[in-house]
Amino acid sequence: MIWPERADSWQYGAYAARKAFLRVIETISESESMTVLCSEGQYDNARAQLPDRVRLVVMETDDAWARDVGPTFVINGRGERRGIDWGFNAWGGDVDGLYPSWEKDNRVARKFCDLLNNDVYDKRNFICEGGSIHSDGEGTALVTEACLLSEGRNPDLTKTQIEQVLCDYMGVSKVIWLPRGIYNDETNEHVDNVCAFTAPGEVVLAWTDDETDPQYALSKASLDALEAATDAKGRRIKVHKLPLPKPVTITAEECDGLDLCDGEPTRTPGERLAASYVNFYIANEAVVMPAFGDPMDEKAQAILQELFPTRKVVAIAARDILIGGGNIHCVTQQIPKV
Ligand SMILES: NCCCCCC(N)=O
Repeated sequence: MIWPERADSWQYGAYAARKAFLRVIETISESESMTVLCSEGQYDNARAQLPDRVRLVVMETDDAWARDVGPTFVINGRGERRGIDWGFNAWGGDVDGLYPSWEKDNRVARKFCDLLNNDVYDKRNFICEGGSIHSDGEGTALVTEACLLSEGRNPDLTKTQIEQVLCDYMGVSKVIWLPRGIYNDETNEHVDNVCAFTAPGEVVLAWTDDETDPQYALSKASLDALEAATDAKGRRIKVHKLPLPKPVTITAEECDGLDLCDGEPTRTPGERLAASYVNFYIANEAVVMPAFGDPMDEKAQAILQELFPTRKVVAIAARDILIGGGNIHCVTQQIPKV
């Protein structure tokens, strides 16, 4: 994970965000070894707050989205771990990117692989974030058209060519394309916020029964795509609906705590944030899910606990991560053990 610091992502000096990050780190590091990256200026502060069991390394980044700027780890045919070093352009670059410069972020994957003494698969000529791809570990990838076909990613490639890159680098033979993600998700609707594998052939899909909610049409389109799909093993996809919280909107006070980005406010009061329980991290002995102080929190946790019977599902108050524009899956990155 990456220690949050960016003043136009994390309100009021990132203090509340750090508390949420710390709860995520404490939970995950109970069953996994963890590395946290931070700036030189935050080293003493982060070291003092992090559990001793967590490794802390100074590495300059533009923000704290380890899922998107870190390497996507794969195990190749020889059982060797490799990190895919995708191109990163702040979720859309000069078309609709979310910050004006991303050079530090674009070096994180390679630098982190150096730290692990891991070779990389260099694919920096293809823009892709880890939050925009999911894999079932058995040859099937899951993505959204809204993100991977967006103008700011790889406009010179066709859908077929994009799919081929995913097959070549992720080692998959089937890509399931969902049309859309979560309403107003500023990443161009990353798949990790709307749908995730809970097992090969099974997914959770963010869902609302409220047909007046703009999310309904988006989730229904993805449900239809999933019900028409088969995975790499020829299985039909079992879909578990994971209810969404009531719409989460940012307050004027929270907006006041954010710096401008390139002279512009990053949030406006009343803006709907892309809250979803699907944005969870699967650890060795836990599933770490976001909670929003919503009556639906408990039902979502119960659904995930039933789907992950061998892990403890831990809900962590995540509004302060959501204000940054993502959630727990977005700020984590698994490193398979070899
Ligand atoms: N403000 C930047 C938001 C980035 C969210 C990242 C993600 N994987 O959802």
